[in-house]
Amino acid sequence: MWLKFSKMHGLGNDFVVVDLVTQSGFIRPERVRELAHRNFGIGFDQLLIVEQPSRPDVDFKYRIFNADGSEVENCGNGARCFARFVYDQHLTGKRTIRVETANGIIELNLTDDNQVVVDMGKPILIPADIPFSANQFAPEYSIEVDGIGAINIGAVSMGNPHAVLRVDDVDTAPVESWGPLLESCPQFPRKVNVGFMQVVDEHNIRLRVFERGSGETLACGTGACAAVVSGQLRGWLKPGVTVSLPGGELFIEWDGENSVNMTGPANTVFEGRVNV
Ligand SMILES: N[C@@H](CCC[C@H](N)C(=O)O)C(=O)O
Repeated sequence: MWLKFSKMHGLGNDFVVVDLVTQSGFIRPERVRELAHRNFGIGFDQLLIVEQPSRPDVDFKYRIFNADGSEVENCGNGARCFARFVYDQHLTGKRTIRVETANGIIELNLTDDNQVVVDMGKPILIPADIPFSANQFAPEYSIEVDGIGAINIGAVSMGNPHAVLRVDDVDTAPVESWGPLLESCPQFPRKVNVGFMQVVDEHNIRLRVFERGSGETLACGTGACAAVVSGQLRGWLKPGVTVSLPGGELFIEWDGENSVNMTGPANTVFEGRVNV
C-alpha cells in the first residue's frame, strides 16, 4: 500500500507526516523503525499521523511515533509542522487549529510571519502523573542512577515525561553517555526524555535533548517547554525565555501557572510516496 507523505522539520527535528484523513492505511511499528532508518529508510526522528478526530470540539487527531516505533503522547516541534501540513495540504482553511493528542487538546496558531504558536497546555508536575517515582512534588529531586551516581533533576511532563539537568556548558555535557542511562532509569516507569540545560541568563538558555525512543535530536519542543518550566520553578529563569538548541531557537512563555506557549518555525523539505 502506497501513501503520500511530506518530509518536514522544526529546527532540524525531522518528521515524516502522513495524512490518514484523505488516505487510508496503517503503519506497523516494525515498518516505522525501518522507515526511520537514515540509510535504509527515509530517515526521521518522529512519524506524525493526521487523523479524523474522535470528538466534535477539535479539528484533527494527532498521533506521534518515535523512530523506535513507540507511540508517544506529545511532540512540540511536530505540532508546529502538523499545523503547517494541514493548512498547506488544504485539509483545513483555519489558522487556529485545535488538535486532540493522546494526552489532551493542544491549540496551534499559524502567524502571518511564518511562525507557529502552540498552546502546549499546562505542565504536569505531580510525580505520579509524570510518571516519576517521588512521594510529592519538589522543584528539584536528587536521584541515584546506575552508571552515573547521584544527580539533581527537575521532573516535568508536557504530556510526555522530561528530566531536566543543569550543566555548565551544553557543548561538553555528557548527552551521549548519560542520556541512555537516564532514559531507561527505573524512577521513570514510562522512560523519559533528558534535557541538558545551560542557563545563560534569566531569559536565555542553551539546551540539548536526548529524546526517549529517538536519541539526541537537533531540537525538542516539549523539551524546551519542560526546561523553561523547570528553570522557573528552580528560580533560575523569569517568564519569557529564548531557548537555543543545536537546530535553532524557540521562544517559550510560561506565567508560572497556566499553559506554556511555544513559538517557532515549521518547514517542508519535500513530498513523496512510500510503500508501507
Ligand atoms: N521531538 C519532540 C518530542 C517527541 C517525543 C519524545 N521523543 C517522547 O518520547 O516523548 C518534541 O519536539 O517535543
